[in-house]
Amino acid sequence: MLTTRTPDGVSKRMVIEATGKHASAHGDMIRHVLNFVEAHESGSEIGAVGHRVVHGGSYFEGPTAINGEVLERLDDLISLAPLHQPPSIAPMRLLLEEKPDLLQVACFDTSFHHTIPTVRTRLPLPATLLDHGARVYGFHGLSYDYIASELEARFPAIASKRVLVAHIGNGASLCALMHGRSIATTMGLTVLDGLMMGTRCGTIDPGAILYLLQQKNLTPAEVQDTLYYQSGLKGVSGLSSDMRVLREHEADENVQLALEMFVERFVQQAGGLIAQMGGVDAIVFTGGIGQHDAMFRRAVCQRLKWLDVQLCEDANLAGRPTISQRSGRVTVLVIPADEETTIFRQTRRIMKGKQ
Ligand SMILES: Nc1ncnc2c1ncn2[C@@H]1O[C@H](COP(=O)(O)OP(=O)(O)O)[C@@H](O)[C@H]1O
Ligand SMILES: CC(=O)OP(=O)(O)O
Ligand SMILES: [Mg+2]
Repeated sequence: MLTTRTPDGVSKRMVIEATGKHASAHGDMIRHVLNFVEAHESGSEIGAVGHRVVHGGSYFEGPTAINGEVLERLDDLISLAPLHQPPSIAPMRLLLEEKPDLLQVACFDTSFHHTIPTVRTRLPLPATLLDHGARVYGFHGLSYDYIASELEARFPAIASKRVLVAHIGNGASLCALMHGRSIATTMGLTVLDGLMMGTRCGTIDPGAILYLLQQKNLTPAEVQDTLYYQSGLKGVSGLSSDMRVLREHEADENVQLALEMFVERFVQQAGGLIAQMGGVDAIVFTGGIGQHDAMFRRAVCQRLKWLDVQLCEDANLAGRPTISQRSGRVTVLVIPADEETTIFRQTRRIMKGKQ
């Protein structure tokens, strides 16, 4: 996210998203974008660059201006977010070297969950093994923060109630919101925990990891690759992690099983979070699958009928903002994910603090 300042003082935002495993490509990409902005936005200057950072660990509870020391701390967290951390650190480091005076802000997915009580964040392992801030953190916080702000702006009667938010994209998690604050979530120390995802396993018996190491003789690096890249929808279907592709092959029995497991695990973990809230008043779907895949929403809502979730089929198929019937007790909403708005707001806050 680049925040550019025009000569008349207006802040503009430009969103850059890159995907892929190779951190160096992300560094190159940001260099190209900066050159482009400087060449084409004459008269305006880049005020700040806001970055999504998945893991802030115990070091960072809120948006933080980046310097060399901050980058070293983020390096420390790579093993806890090997899929996400390197591609976000690479452009920061490159920019810090090439434009040391440019304000860069790290905006963390973990920050939003610092309101979760210790009884849910402590890992049930011996205290002697829990140094370096090993605990449950929770992720997708930039998305949940945006959803909480949208609820307040557009659905104020719901914003203060018990809301289950489902961010279902390549990564997928649930967040229990009470009064707009996170009180529980399904991801943990890492983004592997919780729901079954595109290529990640989600919650599994820890004994399965020992099985991979001891019976299948996988190295720790191979286990990591299996859990992050080869499991979930992709692993079970044997075909793809992409929901659109799976929908085209629903006749395949492995695809069918993968899709059923995706719903099954959602229902199981949604039940846990709803119990932790003591009930639920609204459910919000967001993320690539949550906001686009009507079949997924329908399957989940059917399984949650016992809560008096009543889906309006037409509204669901049309992807309207409200997809529940008025007669049901639980309001069901679809709100497109917009992590960039949270990054923009947080970056602007740090920018203003520095002025
Ligand atoms: N129109 C659609 N119908 C069903 N699934 C979709 C649609 N558009 C995107 N998706 C799915 O959304 C997922 C990607 O979600 P997204 O939130 O973009 O991921 P990321 O976690 O990388 O940000 C993929 O599984 C993709 O197939
Ligand atoms: C936190 C996380 O899993 O992010 P993404 O869904 O973008 O992979
Ligand atoms: Mg996303």
